[in-house]
Amino acid sequence: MNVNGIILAGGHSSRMGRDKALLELAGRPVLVRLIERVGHLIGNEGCLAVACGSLERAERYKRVFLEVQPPGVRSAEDILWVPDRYAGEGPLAGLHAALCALPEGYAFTAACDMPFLSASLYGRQLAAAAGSVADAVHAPGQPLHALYHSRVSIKLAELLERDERRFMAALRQLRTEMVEPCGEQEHRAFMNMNTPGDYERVISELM
Ligand SMILES: Nc1nc2c(ncn2[C@@H]2O[C@H](COP(=O)(O)OP(=O)(O)OP(=O)(O)O)[C@@H](O)[C@H]2O)c(=O)[nH]1
Repeated sequence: MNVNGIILAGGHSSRMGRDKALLELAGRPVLVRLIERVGHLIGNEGCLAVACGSLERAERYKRVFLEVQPPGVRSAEDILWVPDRYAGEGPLAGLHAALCALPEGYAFTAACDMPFLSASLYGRQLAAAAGSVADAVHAPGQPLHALYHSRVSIKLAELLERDERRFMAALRQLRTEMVEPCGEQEHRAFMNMNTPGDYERVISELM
């Protein structure tokens, strides 16, 4: 099955106090690391979108990516740097914008503040999506590191029009398949960085 990729990166990072997408992990901005990893999971057939929030941010992130341009990773021109259509409305608006920009089908959706992806969990999520009619495949209580079908964009627009911004509330309105993470490595995929303390913890995980 052909799968596209989304990285949500348009947040305010107010709890962190600086842009989470540009935090350095192992010498590289976390956004670049995720572009590489999501790109690797979805393979060359999949399209990759970075939901940047605004056009200004889209240009900044593209510049950062061009400065690093890791070898063996798709080029900046092959990535969709997408601004939100519902500006300032949170991650659901980022998902909406990216799903509207990508070709039809499932999109694996990651966040720039969740640096540890799990290939095994992704593989099981993909298996659950194959041949199913699910709009979304996710872990219990976890809306990200999940698959969303492009048809969801219509429902998301309706919700955003009604000022519903809560990810879990949106999931309750969709047909979903649940995949339980198993083992330490799969659970680690949900470790996220909201505060400077979280960032320190992620760095120590990498050592
Ligand atoms: N495209 C887009 N992404 C967003 C938006 N808000 C949050 N995100 C992304 O969604 C993920 C989760 O974000 P949160 O931690 O809920 O919010 P945040 O704004 O990044 O951080 P805080 O300001 O501390 O709440 C991160 O990857 C954010 O970059 C938005 O309005 N648009």
